[in-house]
Amino acid sequence: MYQLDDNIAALATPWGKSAIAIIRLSGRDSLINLDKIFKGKKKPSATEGYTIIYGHIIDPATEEKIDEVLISIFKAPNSYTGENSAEINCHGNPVGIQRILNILYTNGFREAEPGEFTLRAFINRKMDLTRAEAVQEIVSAKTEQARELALHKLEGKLFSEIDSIKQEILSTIAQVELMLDYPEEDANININTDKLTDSIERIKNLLGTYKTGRILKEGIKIALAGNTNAGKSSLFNLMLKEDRAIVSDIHGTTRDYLESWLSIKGMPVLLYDTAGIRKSEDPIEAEGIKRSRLLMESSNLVIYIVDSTIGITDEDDDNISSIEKIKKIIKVWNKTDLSKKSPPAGFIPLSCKTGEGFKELEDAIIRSVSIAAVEDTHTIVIDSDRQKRCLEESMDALFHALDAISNGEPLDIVAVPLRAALNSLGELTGEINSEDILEQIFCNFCVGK
Ligand SMILES: Nc1nc2c(c(=O)[nH]1)N(C=O)[C@@H](CNc1ccc(C(=O)N[C@@H](CCC(=O)O)C(=O)O)cc1)CN2
Ligand SMILES: Nc1nc2c(ncn2[C@@H]2O[C@H](COP(=O)(O)OP(=O)(O)OP(=O)(O)O)[C@@H](O)[C@H]2O)c(=O)[nH]1
Ligand SMILES: [Mg+2]
Repeated sequence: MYQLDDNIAALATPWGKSAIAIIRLSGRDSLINLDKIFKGKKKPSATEGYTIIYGHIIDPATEEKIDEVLISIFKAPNSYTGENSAEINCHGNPVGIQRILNILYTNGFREAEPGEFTLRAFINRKMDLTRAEAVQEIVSAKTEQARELALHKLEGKLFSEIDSIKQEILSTIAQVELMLDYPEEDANININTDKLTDSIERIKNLLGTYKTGRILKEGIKIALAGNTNAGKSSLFNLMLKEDRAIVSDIHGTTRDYLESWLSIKGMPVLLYDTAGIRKSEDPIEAEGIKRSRLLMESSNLVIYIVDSTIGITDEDDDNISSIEKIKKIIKVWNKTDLSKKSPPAGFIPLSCKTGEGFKELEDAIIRSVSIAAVEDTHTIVIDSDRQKRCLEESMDALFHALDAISNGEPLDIVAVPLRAALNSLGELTGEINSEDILEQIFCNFCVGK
């Protein structure tokens, strides 16, 4: 798949008009190749690393100046990828960027694959796999908490925890091997299993963060539903803290649904405001209601809003019971500022007008997805199926090893699952890897990362 001897190039900033754009280059011959298409006081290949040079990108076929640029020079092994690299800082015009890229592609560079710069950093031992995965997480994090967690992963928090568990397993293996060397002692019973049980405990703790990690990474979908005029659009605006949706006392105001990302205690939420559900003869409104139902079906959670000044209607009862069959639901008793009726059992009282009850609603949302709100971003969370699988495999192997020890199995038999446990952790950090796994991880990256 990836041809790692090639020299690669890609735009690292978004396509479109901007003040400055950055084209990233990497590869053994990247600086020499750059010499041919750059005119300035210094040649890129003859420039010291961590230096910026001024000049022009030229088309070597015609000597035409294409753009005025600054180029940052990095020399192997001191660069992001560990290879010779450069960054062309050009004017942020897509037409000009495309011309520079075309010149690069006809002068010794090829287009980088998604994530290929980071893959090269991994291959050149600039970072382990947990850090490489964190790079992409930082770029795509949807809330500040998710971004901070990823940043700590990039700093090596997950790697260090895995490494320290590996040390515990290694010291048990060393013990077993020492005994293998002195068979006359025949002291299987004397293997100290404290470190193994501690490793299992630590792996369990990491596995326990998977759900939270996933939700923080992917976010959840929440649909606001209820009768017309119940206050769905008002709640949408309240949750977004901005005046996005049209609110009016005319029934059937919202037709096309609205959606927006927001953060609830660090959890990324894709929130939908939908058309109020009622029997309608109007074909456009009826289509909106149909879409409301589809949205509810594809959401993780439905917040069902009832206008407390009206109370629960038969229609509400029907809607709630049909939603409850397929989805998690939170029921809200809205407009409490107007009505003094106390909320029916299971309803959260709320006033979109005064904001009273809003905190309780947020807590209920967090509870309903049963994750802990991440207040401390220094905790380590795992968030990929790959990480989960490696940890589960390692834990299973450790249980096997404990069984073998307590059954008095021979030492060479005990050593097998211990090594397997170690290998699974090695796979997690990338010491042991296969091309398939690497492809799976890096193909989800942006081009230029
Ligand atoms: N312009 C630019 N900004 C960027 C990046 C980049 O590649 N280019 N990064 C990319 O995502 C991030 C920064 N990450 C980087 C990580 C390591 C090295 C680097 O040169 N490492 C050398 C020297 C380290 C040192 O002096 O301690 C090395 O590891 O040998 C550069 C950038 C965010 N901002
Ligand atoms: N006093 C008071 N009025 C509210 C409250 N919530 C919503 N309203 C009012 O109720 C009316 C309907 O609110 P919307 O948010 O538009 O209701 P909706 O559920 O989106 O209605 P449709 O889009 O028609 O389905 C508006 O006049 C709001 O100002 C509340 O908590 N207190
Ligand atoms: Mg509305």
